[in-house]
Amino acid sequence: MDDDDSDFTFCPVGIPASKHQLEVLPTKMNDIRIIDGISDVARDSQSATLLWEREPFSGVSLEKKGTADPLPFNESDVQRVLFDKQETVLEKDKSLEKQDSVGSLSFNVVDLSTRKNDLPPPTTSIGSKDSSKDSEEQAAASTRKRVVRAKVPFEKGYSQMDWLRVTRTQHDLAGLKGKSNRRLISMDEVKQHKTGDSIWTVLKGRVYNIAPYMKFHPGGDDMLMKAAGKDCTSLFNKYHAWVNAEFLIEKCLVGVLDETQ
Ligand code: HEM
Repeated sequence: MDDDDSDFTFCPVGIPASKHQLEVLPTKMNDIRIIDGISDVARDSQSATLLWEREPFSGVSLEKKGTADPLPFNESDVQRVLFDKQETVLEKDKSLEKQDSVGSLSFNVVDLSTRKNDLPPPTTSIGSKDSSKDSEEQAAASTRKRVVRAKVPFEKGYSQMDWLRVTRTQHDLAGLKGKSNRRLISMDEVKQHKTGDSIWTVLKGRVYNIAPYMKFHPGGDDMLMKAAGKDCTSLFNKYHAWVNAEFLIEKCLVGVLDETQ
């Protein structure tokens, strides 16, 4: 059974572990950092999500699965692995990047050996000898359109911690005025609450008054206003399905959507 390669259940997985690799892995692990490939990661520290990093950077060793051949780049120069970043890596990066795949996982390996700064702003020199080419690239980088909208810097007093304090200290954020927050509410009624201190939205079958949360929303009040008087579940999931809204705005609960109407 162990020799049957066609049986995926018993396929060996993980890094091929030659003795040499096992010895170097702990030190090489210190030199890898992984960032997400969704936004303009290479240049935009605000929208970049650093998934994993170890300092200091000095090199990384990777081998292709199932072979003993190292990837075709200088081991000591590789500092960062970007997953699925083809469309957002800058031209400069592209000249430095190598692509490869391990099983179904494809990745780019970017040689950042000439850079001193991590996630530098677009104007930062990245060490090319050709300075005119550099400035062209910098101009291109500064006009590059952002793919994903970043979090809006919050005003003083409007962080998520401030919001949690508000939810603990202020009563009747939902504006219930004595009504139960378990009552059934029709979509027609939701549509009538779009302004002032009564802005209702439906999220996952529940009706919330999001007016008090407006200025605290990290995506901006303009984005949250798109939810006014509507079912915002799909918009919500589009931007941040991972956010625990049930917890964050539980004190804003007005009722339950009556889906029979
Ligand atoms: C209705 C309840 C909502 C709550 C409680 C909520 C909460 C949040 C939170 C906590 C973040 C920060 C996420 C993070 O740090 O990872 C965020 C960001 C954001 N939200 Fe919302 N949000 C809501 C609705 C919406 C809606 C309806 C939209 C779009 C129309 C939206 C668009 C965004 C955007 C664009 C960001 C910034 C990008 C990001 O962090 O991914 N949000 N929101």
